[in-house]
Amino acid sequence: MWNSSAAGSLYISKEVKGVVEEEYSSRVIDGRSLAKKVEEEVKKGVEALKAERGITPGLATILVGEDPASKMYVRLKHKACERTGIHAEDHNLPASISQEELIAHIQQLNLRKDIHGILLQLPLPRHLNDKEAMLAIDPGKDADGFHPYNMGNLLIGNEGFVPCTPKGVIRAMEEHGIQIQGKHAVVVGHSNVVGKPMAAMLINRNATVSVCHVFTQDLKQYTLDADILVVGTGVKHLIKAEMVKEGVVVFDVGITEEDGKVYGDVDFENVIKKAALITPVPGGVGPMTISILMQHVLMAAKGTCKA
Ligand SMILES: Nc1nc(=O)c2c([nH]1)NC[C@@H]1CN(c3ccc(C(=O)N[C@@H](CCC(=O)O)C(=O)O)cc3)C=[N+]21
Repeated sequence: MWNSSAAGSLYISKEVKGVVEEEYSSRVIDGRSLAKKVEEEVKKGVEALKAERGITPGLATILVGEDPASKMYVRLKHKACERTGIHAEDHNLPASISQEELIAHIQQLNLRKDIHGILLQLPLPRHLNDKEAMLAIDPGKDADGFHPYNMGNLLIGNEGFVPCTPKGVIRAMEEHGIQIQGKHAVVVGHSNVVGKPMAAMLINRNATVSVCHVFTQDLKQYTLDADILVVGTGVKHLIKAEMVKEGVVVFDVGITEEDGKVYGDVDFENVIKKAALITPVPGGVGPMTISILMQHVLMAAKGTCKA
């Protein structure tokens, strides 16, 4: 069982570069292999559900418009469905669609018996109201966990359908035996999809939680004290080595695309020298997010997560 209080001793002096790099590699949380493990579990569950009850879990993704990044993310989700045996439908709606048409489309999917999960890819084109659209999704089919009903449940400690990214972070912590209770967890970013639900999940597990964001006066003051640091801001390399303490556990949720390369919110190469464990970008939290989504579609199909 790994425990962050003992982690300082893991620091290795920078004598022989090759050796150091090899030592550092054990600090990397491999999101791809964790995601594979989750997907294996889902695949087994899907097979059992098919065999025992004749139900094939179904996910409908709704993509409004043609944004290339959104298309890529939707494609990743469809590929994961293929790997796990989940039926996936791609509902690509024109960018010109009206709010009423979008809601009517969602309501059609709510009625379908063969569709258990509905995912409305964000962001939506500017003329559409995402909060109102999300409210139209049947909370029992809310694989993303963004519906206010599910968000409210999360806040009161009933974690059913919860946002996939922070859930993936929690799963990674569990897999690595990271103690949460009593630790100082610092969340940087207060978005509805990452920061706020992440903070709620950490509070539910009895961490002492600080939530920092763009208006925080002295970010470093908080990050330096973090035992667990979760960063989701979309600011490339916001977190530098001098902003963290020895033995910190770091989850980098940021994605910045620049010149065809993907960067996280953490200066990985330098922060790893002080971290006990750290997620890379890519290959960290991203794949975990998608595997949790698959888990949610299975839960929805089983009806184990009644909303
Ligand atoms: N309703 C909704 N639900 C979402 O879950 C949702 C969304 N909207 N809008 C956009 C964000 C973004 N997102 C990602 C998921 C996986 C990776 C992922 O697996 N990335 C790979 C690499 C991909 C690459 O190479 O760029 C990785 O990090 O290793 C990335 C991004 C889900 N999102």
